[in-house]
Amino acid sequence: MTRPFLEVDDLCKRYPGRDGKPGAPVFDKIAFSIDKGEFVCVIGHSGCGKSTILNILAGIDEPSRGTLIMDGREIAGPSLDRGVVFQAHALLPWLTALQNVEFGVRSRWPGHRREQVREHSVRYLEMVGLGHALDKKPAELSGGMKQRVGIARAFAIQPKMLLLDEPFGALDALTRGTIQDELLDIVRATGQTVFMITHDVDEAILLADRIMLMSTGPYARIAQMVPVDLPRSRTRATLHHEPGYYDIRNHLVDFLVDKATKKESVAS
Ligand SMILES: Nc1ncnc2c1ncn2[C@@H]1O[C@H](COP(=O)(O)OP(=O)(O)OP(=O)(O)O)[C@@H](O)[C@H]1O
Repeated sequence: MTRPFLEVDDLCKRYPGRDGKPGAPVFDKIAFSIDKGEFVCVIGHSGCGKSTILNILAGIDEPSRGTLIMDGREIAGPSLDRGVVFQAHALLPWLTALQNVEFGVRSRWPGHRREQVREHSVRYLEMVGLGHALDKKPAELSGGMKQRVGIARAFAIQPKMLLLDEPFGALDALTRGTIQDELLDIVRATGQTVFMITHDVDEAILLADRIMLMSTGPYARIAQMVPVDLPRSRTRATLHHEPGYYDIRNHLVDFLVDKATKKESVAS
């Protein structure tokens, strides 16, 4: 039997309490797997530990207990195998859009010639519609454009897994929709494996193959894994016409307004 691409088992995180002793676990007994090429979204109330799980997957935080295996190897520290995009862009302000992407590409392939690095970086910036803004610095870009540069940089290093922490959270609805479409196009074209946090149920239904619902913390758990069995060809424009869309949407909203906070309803 082939093993899943990502396997997370028995994950627990405690932060120190006020007295310096370990506090109650934010989440406990978190176990899930992701197949190669799968898009998984995680939804749960504020504070249940979504970002902490993503940071542990990124290798920039450590679990208090548990194992994480990606592509047969234990996750231990950050790696260019995992590309991360946060809600607030993390671009280097003194570099242009192109130089920000080139920076990542050079780290990934130190042996590449200058021209190769440039061509590769330009291609990814063009994919997110920024071919015209290569030489602009972050301060000259809108919020949506900055997030696009971050997405281009993450995709350009061709990571084995992409980790997205509410990447569109700070954007207006129109820009958000456009970038969702761009992300969907690139993910479909590249078969990228993605783990993404969102608070937006429609965004999750549009993008995800499965949606991981978390109960509230402390002691947050994975309450349900909801498969999104709608055609992968779905788009923002067609989503609400898909049979089954409202069933999934109602299920997610009911969970968030009710079950997420009820410990006894949470499956182990
Ligand atoms: N460095 C830290 N030290 C102590 N507690 C922390 C630390 N980082 C996070 N926490 C706590 O862990 C819990 C989970 O935080 P986390 O940011 O992972 O939640 P989240 O589900 O991503 O929330 P949100 O949806 O609001 O972003 C919160 O109660 C938070 O206060």
